[in-house]
Order: sequence, then structure tokens, then C-alpha cells
Amino acid sequence: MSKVSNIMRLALLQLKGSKDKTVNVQNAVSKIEAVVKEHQPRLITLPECFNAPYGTKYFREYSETIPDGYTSQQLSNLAKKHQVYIVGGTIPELGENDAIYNTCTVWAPSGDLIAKHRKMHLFDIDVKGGIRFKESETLSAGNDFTTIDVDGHKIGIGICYDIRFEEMARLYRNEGCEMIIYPAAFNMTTGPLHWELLQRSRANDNQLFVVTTSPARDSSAEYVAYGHSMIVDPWAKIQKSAGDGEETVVADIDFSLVEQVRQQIPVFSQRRLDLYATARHGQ
Ligand SMILES: NC(=O)CC(=O)C(=O)O
Repeated sequence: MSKVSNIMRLALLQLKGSKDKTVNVQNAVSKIEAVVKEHQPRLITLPECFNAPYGTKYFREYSETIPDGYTSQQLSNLAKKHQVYIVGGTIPELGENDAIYNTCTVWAPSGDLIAKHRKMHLFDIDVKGGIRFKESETLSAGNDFTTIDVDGHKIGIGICYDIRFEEMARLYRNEGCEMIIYPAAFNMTTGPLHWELLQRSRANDNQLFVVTTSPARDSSAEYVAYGHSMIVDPWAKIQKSAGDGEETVVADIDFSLVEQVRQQIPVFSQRRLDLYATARHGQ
């Protein structure tokens, strides 16, 4: 598809979560209605696990089939009603063979589901004195890369821990992506250290926009999300960032920056692929 415009208005909804799925989804609905009314964004993003508490013991109980489940239907209706793209954060998905996935759905202005990304890299870590989390206790990993086209701009989708894997971002860049969107929920151990660093690294390495949308921080929750939803531009500059509470971030993305950076610092045509392929050190 040819590019309709180089400017795209984005809205990132950093939402409060709770144990009540209907409350969580209706909160997303009302925040979407509000931002559409006030700012008319073209694309709206939601946080990781926005309809459920983020925890392995909750994923099955809150899981839904896609696209006929309750949450999917709400997002589909809103996308159609307001003629917007919605990158619907993530929800626990009940998939084939009873498997559960951490899944991002993407809705077009027609109300159609145009993509479904299942988290590829499961969040299994054990940081002594910090945080232990093992998504693989209850989740299965997705096996597919996901890109979407919005008005001629190719956008890659990843989920939270996926951002730590440079290979995935590189693959999206090689496929022509100008932006990667990661619904994400970093925590109070890894967030302060790595959240901004990883986003600026992926943006800098691949000369594209990186967008993350986190749940708002709730210090009384079992899993405390870091917040700070963010847009990083292809120069690796933070264009906009939220605080840690419930907040909506609106920004106009100028996709011409992508070409500007790639022309001025042409690292992709300067790579020594001839040498890397035969290098003896590491993988
Ligand atoms: N929650 C995640 O998937 C990832 C995360 O918090 C981290 O990488 O740190």
C-alpha cells in the first residue's frame, strides 16, 4: 500500500488494572472513547495483559478465544465505530489444544482482526532478591512474527520480553518496518534498569520508532508494573513518555525521520556481512 501521509497520530493508553475483567475492559472502552473524542488518533495502543491480573495463576481463568471472546468483540466494535486501528495490548488467549497464549490482537477500522501476535519469548527469569516469574508454567510460546500495514507504514508487533531479543527487531527492520509496537509490563526490578535502555537500543540499532504501552503502576498488586509507556524515535530520542499512573499519551509520529536517519547514518549498507558470516567467535 502506498503511504497516505508521513504523519500518524498515536494514542497510548496506560491503564489501571484490577481483578475484575469487565471493569478492566470497560475502563479501556471509556478511555478509547475519550481519546477519540478529544484527539482523533489514527492508532491506539493498550497495555500488556490489560483485561486480567498479570500472573501465571490467572492466565487460564481469564483466557478467552479470539476473535469471538468478550474482549475481542469490544475492541472490534470500537475500532469500527471510531474508524481507528487498535493494537489491543495483550490478553490471555485460549488457543487450540487447550493451550494458553499471551496474545496481542490488532483491529482495523473495518472492525476486522488483521493480526494476532502470540508472545514468542516467554518471560522466565529468576533475579535473586528481585523477581522470579515463569510464564512457561502456564503459557505456550507463539511461533510467528507479525507485521501490519497502517496507511502504507509497516509496523512490527512484539510483546514485552520480546523486546530483549535484538534478532526479532532486526528481522522486522529487514522486512521494512518503520516502527515496532510492544505492549509490555516491565516490573520494579527490571524497569528502572532496562525499560528505557532496551527501547532506545532497539530504536537505535534498527533506525525505527519503538512504542511501548504499559499498565499503570499499582503498588498493591502482586505484580507491580513499571509504567512509563514511551515513544522513542529513530534517532533513539524519547519523543514522549508517561509517568507511572493512569495516563494517556498522544503524539504525532513523523515517519520521514526513519528515512532521514537511515540516509544520514547508513549502517545497514555498511555492515560487513561477508565477515560476520564466517566469524569464529560466538553465534
Ligand atoms: N514482563 C515481561 O515480559 C518482561 C519483563 O518484565 C522484563 O523483560 O524485564
